[in-house]
Amino acid sequence: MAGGKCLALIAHDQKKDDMAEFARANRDILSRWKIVATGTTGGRVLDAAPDLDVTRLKSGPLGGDQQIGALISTGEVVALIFFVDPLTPMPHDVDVKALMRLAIVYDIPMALNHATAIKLLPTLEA
Ligand SMILES: O=C(CO)COP(=O)(O)O
Repeated sequence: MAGGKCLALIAHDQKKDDMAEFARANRDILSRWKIVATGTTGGRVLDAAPDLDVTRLKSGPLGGDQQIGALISTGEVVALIFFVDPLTPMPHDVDVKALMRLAIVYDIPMALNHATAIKLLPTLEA
């Protein structure tokens, strides 16, 4: 879908400002990567850092988490950076859980908050 090795970026609604700031602050490192993102997150990332190579998939509740899970299963995702909102119930909670499960099954690095993401990102080799 995205072709080649890529980084996956996702943020829940309450974390999208954090993700936009993360993308802006780390745009130099992120620019070395192909990025896949769920739909709304990808739009926010591109607004914050327009030069990044971002492929926008479906929005999370409409299947975007599952699309990223599929890319993990085919070996295309090097790492998952997913800013999760732990305080809001979501209709697609099962999709979120399934995505995290696949990241564990395929043993890819997975950062679920900003503090971990900023430590993980510089350690990845593009
Ligand atoms: O819901 C999401 C992840 O579970 C994210 O989807 P959006 O980026 O489209 O908001």
